[in-house]
Amino acid sequence: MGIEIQGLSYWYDTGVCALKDISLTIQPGECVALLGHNGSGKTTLVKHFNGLLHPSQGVVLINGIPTTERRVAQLAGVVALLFQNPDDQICKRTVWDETAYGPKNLGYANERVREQVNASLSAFDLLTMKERNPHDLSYSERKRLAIASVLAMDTEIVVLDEPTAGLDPREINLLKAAMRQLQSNGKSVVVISHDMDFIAENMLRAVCLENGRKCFDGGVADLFEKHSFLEQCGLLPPQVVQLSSHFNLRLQTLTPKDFIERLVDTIHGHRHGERRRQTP
Ligand SMILES: Nc1ncnc2c1ncn2[C@@H]1O[C@H](COP(=O)(O)OP(=O)(O)OP(=O)(O)O)[C@@H](O)[C@H]1O
Repeated sequence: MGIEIQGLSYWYDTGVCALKDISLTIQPGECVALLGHNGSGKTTLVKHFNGLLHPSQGVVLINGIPTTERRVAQLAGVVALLFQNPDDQICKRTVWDETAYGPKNLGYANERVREQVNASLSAFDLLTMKERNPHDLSYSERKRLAIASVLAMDTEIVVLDEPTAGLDPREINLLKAAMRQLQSNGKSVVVISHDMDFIAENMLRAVCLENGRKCFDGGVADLFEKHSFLEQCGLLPPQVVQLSSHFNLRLQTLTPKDFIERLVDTIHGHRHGERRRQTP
């Protein structure tokens, strides 16, 4: 169950081979970062999850059923996909209608639509804008609206393509809270991002693509230790990892909070050691 990909290759009509022999399983409830250079095939891969693209070779199974055997409308009830650019997604005339569009299309009862829309808009601080036209909003407000609309669909699988792009730190914190909620509700979440600080704080597993091939599948902490491999994939480790390595501190931390705690422990440890050495 979840997402199972077996030997997936994909050629665009132009002849570009965007995915090469990818096999991958994402269990229900798992959160996975999908990383790689621009043009490495990340968006092409996730468009296979909701049937926007079908494999040229291989198979993509969602909850055990090949995507080729389901209509896009059926898959939309299981997999919700946030596009990189909110303007590729937004089509309604009010913030409320935009957020209600997905849940209504999925046939949810009015009460459930109202609850989902209310919860999603408040999570992204958009409730006071519910009557506004999305096209009058700022870019970051439209981005938050696009994310809120995807989450309002309450699907088992959520795919977010560059969710932090264009958001300020306060808005990223709203997204982090929403990610925690998704995780505690047992959703599978796939996040495409170049924001390694966000990945370090929110994801445990990472899959990297290079030229359409899978080149890494493992723990985020392991990935961030491979500095030259990351560089090869066009990525930099999170700032705390860079800082640790710059000072040659083997703190193995991924978040600022852990970094400070371990740094304080390390300094205390050193002081203890020195005091012991000084005591005859
Ligand atoms: N509609 C299309 N027609 C032809 N080629 C395409 C199309 N969309 C993407 N490609 C090509 O397929 C390859 C993979 O592109 P894709 O957008 O999946 O990569 P990506 O890793 O998501 O990149 P980015 O990080 O820039 O979004 C690239 O070579 C790209 O130019």
